[in-house]
Amino acid sequence: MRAWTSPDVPHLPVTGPAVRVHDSASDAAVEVVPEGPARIYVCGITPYDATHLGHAATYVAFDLLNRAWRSAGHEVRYVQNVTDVDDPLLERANATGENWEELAESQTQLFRTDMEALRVLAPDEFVGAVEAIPLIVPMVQRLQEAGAVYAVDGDLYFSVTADPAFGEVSGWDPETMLRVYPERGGDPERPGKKDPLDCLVWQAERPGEPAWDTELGRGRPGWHVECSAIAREHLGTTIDVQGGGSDLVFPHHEMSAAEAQVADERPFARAYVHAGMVALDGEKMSKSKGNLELVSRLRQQGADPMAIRLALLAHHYRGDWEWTRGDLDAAETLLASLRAAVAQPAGAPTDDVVRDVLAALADDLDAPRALEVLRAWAERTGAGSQGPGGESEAGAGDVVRRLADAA
Ligand SMILES: Nc1ncnc2c1ncn2[C@@H]1O[C@H](COS(=O)(=O)NC(=O)[C@@H](N)CS)[C@@H](O)[C@H]1O
Ligand SMILES: [Zn+2]
Repeated sequence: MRAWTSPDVPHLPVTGPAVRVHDSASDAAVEVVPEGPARIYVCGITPYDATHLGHAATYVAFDLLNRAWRSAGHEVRYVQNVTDVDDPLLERANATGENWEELAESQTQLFRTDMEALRVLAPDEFVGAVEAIPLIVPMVQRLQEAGAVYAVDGDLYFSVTADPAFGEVSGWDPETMLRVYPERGGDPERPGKKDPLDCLVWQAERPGEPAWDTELGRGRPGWHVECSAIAREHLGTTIDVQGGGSDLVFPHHEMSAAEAQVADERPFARAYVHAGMVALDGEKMSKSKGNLELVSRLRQQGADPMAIRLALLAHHYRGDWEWTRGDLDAAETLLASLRAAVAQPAGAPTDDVVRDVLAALADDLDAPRALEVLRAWAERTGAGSQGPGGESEAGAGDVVRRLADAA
C-alpha cells in the first residue's frame, strides 16, 4: 500500500546523543542501541474517524523517535500497518451504510494527507491487513506447527500459555487483563476456549462479512496476528521498538509479542513504547465516544498544520492530556515568534540551542523541553534585534529553521 511523501530531513551540523526511551515492559527508560538500521513498528490506524488528534499525537510522538535516531546517526527502518479489515471497521461501515472497502480507502487517504501536513516522516512499508493475508496465513500455520493454535467452531485461537513470557509487555495480572479484554475486542466468555485470554488468529466467514479463501479455511485474520506477521515479514525479529498508544499495551501488543515469540522463539521487541491518551471534553478521544477533534477539520478552519504539530509537541508524549482550543492558540503564538526570529538576518548564538534540543529529544523524546530551548533562543534573538555577537547572516536562522524542521 502506498505510504505518503516525507518532508526533507535537514542535515544537522552535529550528531545527537544516544536515544533513551521509556519501555513499558521494564517500566524504565532504556537506551535502544540498534544493530544496523533502527527497526521500528508503529501500529497504524483502523481507517475510520481519521485523523483525530489522539492518532496525530501518537504518530507525531513516534516521528520524534524516528528523527532523534536519525540525528544520533542511525538509519531507520519504519513499518506501519492499516487495519483495513476488522470488527470495528465493519461495524462502522454497516452503521453508516458505507461500503467497508471504500470507507477504508477514503479514510486511509485522508490519514496520508494529514500525516503529510503534519510533516510526519512516512514509513518505509505501509501495509494493509487485507494485502497482508498471504503472510498472516503462514504465520498462523507456524503457530499451528508449534501446537499453539486450536479451533473453536471453525475459528482459530492462539493459546497465550504457549509463550512463557506472556504478560511481560503489560506487566498486568490476569484479573486486570480479564477486566479490560472485553472492552478491547477480546471474548473471554466464549465457550470452548482453553483459556479466556486466548485470542483469535483466524475468524471463519460470518454471513454478510468479507472473507478470503485460504489454507486456514474461508475467513479473515485476527487483529493481533496482523501486526506480528507484518512486523516479522518486513523487519524480522527482534525489532528495536514496537510502538503505539497506551491503549494498545494490552491486549494488542501483549498478544502480538506472544505470537511472534512463539513463532520465532526469541523476543519480539527490545522496547515497547506507548504514547499517552489525548482527551476531549473530559474523556479519551475515541471513535466509540465520538468526542473527536480532527486534524482535517482544524485545517479546514484555517489552522496551520505546523501550529497543530507544535500544540501536540507542547505535551510530553507519554502523558495523558486534554485538548483545548487554548492549546492551538498558544502554539500559533509560539510558531509566529519562532518564524519571526528565524527570519532575522542574524540572531543569538545557536551552538547550545542545537545541543540542548537534541539532548532533550534523546531524553525520552522530551519535546516540551526542546520547545522551551527554541522559545528562549527566539526571545534572545527578538524580532528585529541586530544584537552584537549575532550569528553570521545565514547561521542562526538557518540552523534553527533546520532544528524546527527536525523537531
Ligand atoms: N485518544 C487517543 N490518544 C492518543 N492515541 C490514540 C488515541 N486513540 C487512539 N490512539 C492511538 O492511535 C493509533 C491508531 O488507533 S486506531 O485507529 O484505533 N487503530 C488501532 O489501534 C489499530 N489499527 C492498531 S494495529 C493507536 O496507536 C492508538 O493507540
Ligand atoms: Zn497493531
